[in-house]
Amino acid sequence: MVLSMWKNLLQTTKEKIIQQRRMSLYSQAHGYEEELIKKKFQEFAGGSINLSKEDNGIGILTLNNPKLMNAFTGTMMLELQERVTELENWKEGKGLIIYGAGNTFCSGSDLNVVKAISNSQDGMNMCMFMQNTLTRLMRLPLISVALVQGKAIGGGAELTTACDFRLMTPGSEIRFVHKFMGLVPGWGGGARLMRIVGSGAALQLLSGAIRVDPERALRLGLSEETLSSSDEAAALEEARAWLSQHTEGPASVIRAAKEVVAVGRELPMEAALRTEKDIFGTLWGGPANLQALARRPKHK
Ligand SMILES: C[C@@H](C(=O)O)C(=O)SCCNC(=O)CCNC(=O)[C@H](O)C(C)(C)COP(=O)(O)OP(=O)(O)OC[C@H]1O[C@@H](n2cnc3c(N)ncnc32)[C@H](O)[C@@H]1OP(=O)(O)O
Repeated sequence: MVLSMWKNLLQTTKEKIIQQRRMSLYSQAHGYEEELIKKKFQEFAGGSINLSKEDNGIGILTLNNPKLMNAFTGTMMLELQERVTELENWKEGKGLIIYGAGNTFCSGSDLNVVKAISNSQDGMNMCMFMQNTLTRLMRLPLISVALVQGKAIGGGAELTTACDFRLMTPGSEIRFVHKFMGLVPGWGGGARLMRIVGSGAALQLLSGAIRVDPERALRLGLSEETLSSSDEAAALEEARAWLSQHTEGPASVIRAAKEVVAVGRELPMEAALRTEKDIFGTLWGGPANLQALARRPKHK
C-alpha cells in the first residue's frame, strides 16, 4: 500500500518534470500563430535535418543543406522541431552532437526565406517558432555538443548556444553577424550567449559582429576544446570521444545530471532547489543507486 503510493507519487513527479521541460515559451496568448508560420515554412523547401540514434545513447543531428552552407530553409525549421520532439521521446538517450554537412556548421536562416517573410507578423512568428524549438532543445535531458566546423553564422551561431558545449575545429569561426543585417539575435541566442560568456563579452560579440576563432572562443569560455582535425569524419569521431567521457553510466543518472543543471541555469534558486529535490527523488532507491550501494565502490 505504502509502496504503491510511493510509486504513484514518483510517477507524478516524473510527469511533472517532463511537462515542465517540454513547455513552449510562446502560445496564442502571446500572439503566436504557429499554424500560420508552419504553413509559410512549407513554401520554402530544401535541405533536411537528419537524426541518427546510436546504441551508446548518443544522437547525431545533421544540418544538411551544404549548397547553402547549411542555411535553414523553411522545411528545415519544421524538421528541427520534429527531431526535437523525437529526442524528447528517446528514453535511452544520453548525449547529442549537432554538426553540419560538408565541413561547415550553419550560415543561419536561408536569406531567401528571410526576404520573403520580411514583414513584422511573419518575422515575429518565425522568432517565436525558433525560440520555442531551441528552448526545448536546450532543455533536453541529453548532454549536447555543437561541433563547429567551418562557419557558424547568424542563426547558426545562435544554434550553438542552445547546446551545453561547443567544440571547434581548427580554422572554424562563430560569428553573430546580425548587426550587418540590421538585427539582433531572435532565436534566443543573445540571452543564451550572455549567460555563457557574461554581459561584457556578449555585448562586444554582438555590437562588433566579431569573428570568434577557436582561440578566442576558448578564452571566452564559449568553446570547451579545439579539436585536432578539420576533417568531417575525424572531427565527429573526436567529438564522440569527448562526449562519451560525460555520458558513460546509466541513462537515468546522466539524464538527471543534465536536468539538474538545466533547471539551475534557468530557474530562481528556490524553484531550482525544489526541482532538484524532485529529480533526486527519481533516483534515490532506484536500480542504479541500489546497485552502487551493493557494490560499495571506493572513489580513489
Ligand atoms: C538574422 C538571423 C535570423 O534569421 O535571425 C540569420 O540567420 S540571417 C542569415 C545570416 N547569415 C548570413 O547573412 C550569411 C550570408 N552568407 C555569407 O556571409 C557567406 O556565404 C558565408 C556563410 C560566410 C560563406 O562564404 P563562402 O565564401 O565560404 O561561401 P559562399 O558565399 O560562396 O556560399 C556558398 C553558397 O551558399 C549561399 N549561402 C550562404 N549562406 C546563405 C544563407 N544564409 N542564405 C542563403 N544562401 C546562403 C551563398 O550565397 C552561396 O551561393 P551562391 O554561390 O549561389 O551565391
